[in-house]
Amino acid sequence: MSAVLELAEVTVRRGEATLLDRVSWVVREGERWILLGANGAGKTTLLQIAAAQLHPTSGAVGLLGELLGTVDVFELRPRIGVSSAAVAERIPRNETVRDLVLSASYAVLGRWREEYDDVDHARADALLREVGVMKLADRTFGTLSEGERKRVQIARALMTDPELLLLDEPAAGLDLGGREDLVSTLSVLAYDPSSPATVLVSHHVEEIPPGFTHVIMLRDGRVVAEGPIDDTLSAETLSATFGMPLTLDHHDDGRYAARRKLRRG
Ligand SMILES: Nc1ncnc2c1ncn2[C@@H]1O[C@H](COP(=O)(O)OP(=O)(O)OP(=O)(O)O)[C@@H](O)[C@H]1O
Repeated sequence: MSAVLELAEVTVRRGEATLLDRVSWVVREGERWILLGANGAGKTTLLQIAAAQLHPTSGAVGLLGELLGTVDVFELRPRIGVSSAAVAERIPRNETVRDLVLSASYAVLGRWREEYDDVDHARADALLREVGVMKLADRTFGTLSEGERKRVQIARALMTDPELLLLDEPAAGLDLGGREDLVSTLSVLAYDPSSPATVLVSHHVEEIPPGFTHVIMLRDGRVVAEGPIDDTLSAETLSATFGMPLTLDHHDDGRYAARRKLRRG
């Protein structure tokens, strides 16, 4: 499988602060990655690099077969689907859900289109169905619950048929039911072979959808561990990532759970 994203010794500095420290990472077609780390570990910074929104201070970034810095990022960005709080803030509250998903393709084409083709409508409806919000198609974005908004954002990010899908904390702010529903939806996407290579940022192993294949774990801008999830995610690597002794359970249904290790005696 060819590489969709390739970082070699990527460092990002802002003044005295080192946000990312010599990060090397390869994401290939068909892979579904979890990017795990505590608050301030550098996850959003790493995702911004993957989205061609940030250039590293040093190191090299290969993205969709191009070398960042030698290519027009405005040509690269439409090939990357992003769902994040920053993107959500720019979504107009008074637009209908169907129009929001449809207009993702319009924004990418960068030209005025008052009419969409039947194929665009069919794709938007298929995506709304896939993420479980077809019944909300005629509602305005502003009237949706937080969980419903997250699903619509994912459908919108997928509308342009991206080669890389980046999801920054999609479960943040959801209640238990909302989180569980979203994890199921992301698991369906993960198992769908037509889904793009995906990177999902999270603080919580409980949010890892079954079907995700790889994990990269960050602490203070450095990679603690990275690789296939079954070989990489362990109580040891998780404890090192979050800086406290943790236990990790891997359940039969593919879900994970972690908690602080209690001292005995
Ligand atoms: N312009 C800047 N100057 C100095 N430090 C910065 C700057 N931007 C971000 N940082 C710091 O870099 C670190 C990494 O930030 P980043 O947003 O990537 O972390 P994160 O893992 O996404 O955190 P969270 O889980 O809280 O969203 C943080 O400590 C942040 O305060």
